[in-house]
Amino acid sequence: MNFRKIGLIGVPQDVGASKKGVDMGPGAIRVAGVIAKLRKLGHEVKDFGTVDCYTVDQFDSRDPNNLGLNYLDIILDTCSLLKDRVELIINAGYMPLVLGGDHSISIGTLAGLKKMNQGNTGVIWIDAHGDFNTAETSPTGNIHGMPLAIATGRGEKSLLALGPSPTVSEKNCVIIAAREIDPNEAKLLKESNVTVFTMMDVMKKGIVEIASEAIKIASDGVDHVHVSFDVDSLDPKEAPGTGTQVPGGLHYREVALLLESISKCNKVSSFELVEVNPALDIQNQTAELAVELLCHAFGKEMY
Ligand SMILES: NC(=[NH2+])NCCC[C@H](N)C(=O)O
Ligand SMILES: [Mn+2]
Ligand SMILES: [Mn+2]
Repeated sequence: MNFRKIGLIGVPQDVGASKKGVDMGPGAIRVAGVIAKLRKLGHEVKDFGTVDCYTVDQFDSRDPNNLGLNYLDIILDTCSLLKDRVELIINAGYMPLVLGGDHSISIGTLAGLKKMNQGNTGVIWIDAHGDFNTAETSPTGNIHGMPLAIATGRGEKSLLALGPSPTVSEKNCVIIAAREIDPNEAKLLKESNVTVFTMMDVMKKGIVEIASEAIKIASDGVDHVHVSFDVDSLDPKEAPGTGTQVPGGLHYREVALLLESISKCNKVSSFELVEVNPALDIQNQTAELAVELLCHAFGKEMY
């Protein structure tokens, strides 16, 4: 991989998950040495700081005007700040590396990319979940279960308006490692042009084949590919520090291979790492693993 100018930004948002702890994610990832390790690989890394966020116990989640969309107003605020910061990072000539925080921050990241990429963007979404809910289909009302739906132009109008919408090219969206999709979310996904590779697909085809198909789908006919890596895609035995664990996930070596393959795709021009929750972790093991995997995404090889 070519050496990159990486613009790092922390987004300690927890309201999208309606659960405290994930706000400490960016700190834990920094403690795990993300900047030093990426620099050691030869990249220039500039720290663009931290986006101001509110936290769950400052507010009541249930706004009677916005049922089914917990903490909507707060998420709109933060995502709008993040969008501006992502634009600034790109304008300064850096590749955005966004550290969450819960996955709702992706709404802001993708809105920030849209201005530069004109929606000419494919997405590789590595996640146990589809994150394709709307207020109508979500069983929880938690907005971290909705960002990919928003990116493709589905759901709450005010979130779509951060865009403009859609922020990505739907047929270039691929989910990898899915294994817990809500019933009505599944209907929406099946009607869409998004490709879903479940854990069953990973077992049947193997990760080498999945990686190559996913990269082909995400990059075909677009100029940019965004990678959104939710650590709950990993098996909870290896990555216990996350709020919505689902058994039967990816192993370290599978994600390392996947991200190494992705690192060779020169259309990849933004990256997001989300849902590390240090309050649920064991001695920062999930953040450490996430940073190790991030290094594979940025050119680290095993030999
Ligand atoms: N980014 C995440 N961890 N999302 C989990 C979503 C869980 C569930 N599908 C929901 O919508 O509430
Ligand atoms: Mn997610
Ligand atoms: Mn998830």
